Amino acid sequence: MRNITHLKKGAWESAVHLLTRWLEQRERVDTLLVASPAGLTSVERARCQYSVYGVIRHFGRVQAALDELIAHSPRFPTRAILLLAGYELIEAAAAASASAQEMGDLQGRETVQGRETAADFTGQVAKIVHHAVEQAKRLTSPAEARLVNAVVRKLVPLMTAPPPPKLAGPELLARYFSHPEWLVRRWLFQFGAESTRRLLEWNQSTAKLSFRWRIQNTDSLPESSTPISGAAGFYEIESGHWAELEPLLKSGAAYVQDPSTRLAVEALELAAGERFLDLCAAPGGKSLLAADTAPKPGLARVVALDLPSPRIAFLKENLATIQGETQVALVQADLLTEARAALREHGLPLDYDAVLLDAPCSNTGVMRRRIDAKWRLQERDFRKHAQQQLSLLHAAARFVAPGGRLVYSTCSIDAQENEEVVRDFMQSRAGGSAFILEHSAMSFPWESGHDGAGVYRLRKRLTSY
Ligand SMILES: C[S@@+](CC[C@H](N)C(=O)[O-])C[C@H]1O[C@@H](n2cnc3c(N)ncnc32)[C@H](O)[C@@H]1O
Repeated sequence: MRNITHLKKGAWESAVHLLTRWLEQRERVDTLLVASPAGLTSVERARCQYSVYGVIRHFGRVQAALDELIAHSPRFPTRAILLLAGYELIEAAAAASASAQEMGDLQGRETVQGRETAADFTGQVAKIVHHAVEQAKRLTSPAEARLVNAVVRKLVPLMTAPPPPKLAGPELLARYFSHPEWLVRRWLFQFGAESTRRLLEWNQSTAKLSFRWRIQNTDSLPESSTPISGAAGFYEIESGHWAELEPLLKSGAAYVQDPSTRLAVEALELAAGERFLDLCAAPGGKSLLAADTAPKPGLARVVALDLPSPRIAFLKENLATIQGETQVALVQADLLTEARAALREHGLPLDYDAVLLDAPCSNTGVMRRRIDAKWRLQERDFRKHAQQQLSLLHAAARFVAPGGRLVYSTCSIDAQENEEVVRDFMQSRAGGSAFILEHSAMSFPWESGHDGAGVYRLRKRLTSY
């Protein structure tokens, strides 16, 4: 059976601290993790972050159980302890089920190994309960520790229950797979029962770290990394191996990136010597991919534009790693209001062979990695995103040279932010008279095994009518 290594005191306590803060302030997880308490070893830090991610990923399910078990919501630190214990129980049950399956014994109890697995699981559960209660005694009041003792025991059957049946309704699916119910309903409507179930399972699985290897020599690839099949140059390593990758990211040899990003860059059909304008470019993942993979001797020019924000610093750092003769420029401007003036001010061209608009979106294609996005998203946001995306697409279209390509992409799998935006653009006077829709591609995680994405290539006519 896979072992659930218990968090050491430092890591567990730090996870409780960060989760308390998340419950209080609902900050974005990436900002929250920057606030990890000092003094942890890199292993403890990784374990703490893994647990915080796990709790937030499974927050809906554990919280719903706690709401049923406790009449009055306890103080945030006590809730954080209960959530952490609930998540550990879910993880223990998943590990036991995986071991049983590995042994080809789905019943799990009918062989010697099966009985060992079951005994191991019971031991794990007892450890989780005991550990949560001991930590509650240290970190909260005696009354709260008694509450933790009573509640965690009642959580055991709820957190270790098997998944809902195949044809379960949205309420049950939303609860078990920890997603907002309105989102599950939306997906059931758009994708049907089977694909929705696979998407929910995908989002609840722990993502490995995917990266792209940017240099020829592969001698210094991390030992634990494996190539991602069907995506040349892309590799993955188990989460928790950040330390191995970090120096390679700093040196520019590797870049954290999912293979789905290839769809947008491939759709650009870049040729050597072309001028490429990357709008909405920060932090620069697609600018780098375009520059690294353009046919030799490379692009003549890469211009990357984004709003002034802290993300610009990452974009600047990334653009500095582009090799070769390509002229690279960074422009800080709002595409909707000042991009033209800003390009002029920098002495840059106003028309390009290829323009990429990688628009801000709901992130519905990347919820496995952006684990808190589902808790921030509201159903009304889709309309707001679509309106902004359409305005950005109109603005981007103005920089395409006659005969050039405009690629619209999102990391959303929602029709309202993909095909409907492109349809509205093509039905507008400016879009339909000047562009032809040449190509589209969707990555649905349950089919592709990668992040979700939508990509559309529009070619500008030589003369508009
Ligand atoms: C999906 S991210 C882009 C990711 C990037 N293409 C990459 O591959 O690393 C969307 C970006 O759009 C930018 N953005 C949003 N509204 C904008 C606007 N009006 N003008 C310029 N950039 C904008 C955001 O700042 C954000 O960096």
